[in-house]
Amino acid sequence: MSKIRVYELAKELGISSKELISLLMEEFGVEVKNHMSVIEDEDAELIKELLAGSETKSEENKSESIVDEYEKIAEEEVKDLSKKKKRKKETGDEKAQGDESSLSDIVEIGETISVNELAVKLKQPIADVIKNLMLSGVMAAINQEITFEIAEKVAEKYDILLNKKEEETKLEEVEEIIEEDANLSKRPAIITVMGHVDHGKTSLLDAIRKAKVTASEAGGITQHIGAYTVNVNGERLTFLDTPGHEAFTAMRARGAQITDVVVLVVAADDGIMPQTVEAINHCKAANVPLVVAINKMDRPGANIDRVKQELTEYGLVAEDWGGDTVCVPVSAKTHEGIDSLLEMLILTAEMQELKANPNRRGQGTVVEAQLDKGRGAVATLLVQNGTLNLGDSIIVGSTYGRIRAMFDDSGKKIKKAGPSIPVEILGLSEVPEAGDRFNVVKDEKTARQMAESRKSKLREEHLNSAHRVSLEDFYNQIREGKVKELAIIVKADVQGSVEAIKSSLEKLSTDDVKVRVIHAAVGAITETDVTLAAASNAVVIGFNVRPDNNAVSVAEKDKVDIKTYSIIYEAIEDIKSAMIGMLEPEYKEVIVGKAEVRETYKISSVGTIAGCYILTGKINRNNDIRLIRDGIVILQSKLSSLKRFKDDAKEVNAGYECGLTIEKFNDIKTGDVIEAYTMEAIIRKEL
Ligand SMILES: Nc1nc2c(ncn2[C@@H]2O[C@H](COP(=O)(O)OP(=O)(O)OP(=O)(O)O)[C@@H](O)[C@H]2O)c(=O)[nH]1
Repeated sequence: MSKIRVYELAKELGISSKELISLLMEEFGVEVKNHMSVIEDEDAELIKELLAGSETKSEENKSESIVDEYEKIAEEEVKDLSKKKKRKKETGDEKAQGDESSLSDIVEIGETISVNELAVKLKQPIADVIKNLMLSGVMAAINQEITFEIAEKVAEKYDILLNKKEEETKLEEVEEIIEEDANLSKRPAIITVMGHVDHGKTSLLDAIRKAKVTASEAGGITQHIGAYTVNVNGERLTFLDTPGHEAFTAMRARGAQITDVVVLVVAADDGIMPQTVEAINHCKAANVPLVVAINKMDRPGANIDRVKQELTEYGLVAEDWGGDTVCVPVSAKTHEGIDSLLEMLILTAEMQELKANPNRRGQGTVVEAQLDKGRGAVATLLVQNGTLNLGDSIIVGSTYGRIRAMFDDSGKKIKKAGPSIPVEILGLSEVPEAGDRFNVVKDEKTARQMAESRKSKLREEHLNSAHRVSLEDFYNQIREGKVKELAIIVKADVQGSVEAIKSSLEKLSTDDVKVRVIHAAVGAITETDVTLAAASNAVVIGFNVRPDNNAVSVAEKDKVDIKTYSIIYEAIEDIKSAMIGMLEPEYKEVIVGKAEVRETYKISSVGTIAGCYILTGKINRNNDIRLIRDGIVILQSKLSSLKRFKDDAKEVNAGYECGLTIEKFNDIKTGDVIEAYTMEAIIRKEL
């Protein structure tokens, strides 16, 4: 998990480090000592959301419309001009006075400064500074932080030179990291069981539970939740009860990687089968270590060596054959080898030094959730960090609630749960989705506000759709430094083609870009392939095979690029072209929104500002636009600014007012329609 320092985040948010520290401590119970303390990315994201949420709220409450705002600027400007004229008359030569002071005035500030502080430092009236900011296109409130570069421009107007102060020393960093470690303590490993159908995943999970849980629990397990914890010689292991790599990868595609170790079940009498290979590749793509359980050892046809031999074909060499893959022969039926398997899992987990901080507010992931007639939304949560307490207010994905009741894996009521412990909770307002993250926050009100703002963000994101890698834009992504590797999933009609395509594609790797086939198999392109592609940012290539219906709909939803070919050469050529940026995409135009110009304002330093109302869809600051007057396209261009009230907006939705200006164009008239559009690449190759 990546980290950020308090002062860095504070700067990003435009608040002081002190304010941020109190927010962190009060809202999230995150212990931070000073501005140099490091915080987890996830906490940073939550704080950002919290602040964004309150901003949206306050924006909604503002009564002044965008038009009022622009009117004010225009008025100010007129006043300013007449004042200047008056002053000029009075002083005769203003300019000379300015020159006198210019050389002596050098002021030192940091990377950012609030408008208020800047005014003090520049010894200028605050209103004047704000006005100057506005005239240079920056709408900032008194307490808002502005960057050094913006401050520099304003200072120039007063003939004052700004100097950037050096940032804090680095000495404290090392100490802080050691401090952080002190808060961490060992946590149980979280384990997922995978394997081919009928190789015994469910039986193995049952055998482990019976061997280790039932003994201590009178009456056995009454309550079944999506995960359970077992005790092995004083150490604990948590098993996720949804076997199979599909669920594992579906969670990963949603950004939730909760598994520390995978148990790969292979039936000793059947060997490696297609889904075993899928499971191996899904583990590799997720970079999770695996332990092989060679199951059904009680069966007459059991053959350990054959399984080990077959594993080597997938880069897994058993320890006793000189490799580092742990293989344990077991029988879920007779319980033979179950103890050794658990010991091996403990050892594998130890190698990873899994740690968490139990003394902070709980956070983790939803394992499963459903609506229960009598009890409402019921969710199985896996605590990954901190401690979850009865009565805690939590935000879960875009839903929220207060924990009314909490149960452990055997259905017993509990009051708290620490890291790696699965619990079932009641009290959520809606049913969350498996893979959703949860976080404990200060109170229910905060949780509700955050959930609301997440919901509207989700809606927006859904419209925008996350951008995944596609062959068409792969070259751009390489150029922008976003990717260094092209991950590919290959599906073909016969094994010969699978091998041929895989090796030809991998040979295309260069020093700059690696082509990596993360999964290759015979058969149609399935939903599982698409989910793996989504989770691993890969493209899917089909040769003489097609995606099934589920795969098509999931690919559309998750924006996964599927290409199908009937000539191997064409597939290779396409990838080659993608790598050197030669693949010309075919585009289609998509209208994203329409706005009507209701008022226009001319401001000499800005140009014509159009006060608009969004009729349909939405308008994004970066969209291409065209101006339509009486049904005739007058102009194709881009926006040079888009504002909601006084703030720059990235996007404005239907039903809202906005102010905008068009690049190098001022002849905007009331009644004009502005149409925003994007060019979307369309799937280029079909069979
Ligand atoms: N003899 C023997 N049979 C086993 C063993 N483990 C599982 N089986 C049997 O194998 C069959 C499949 O076992 P499951 O546990 O349902 O397999 P699974 O991998 O969970 O199957 P799916 O959930 O359908 O993917 C069942 O009939 C089990 O009784 C074992 O160790 N020995």
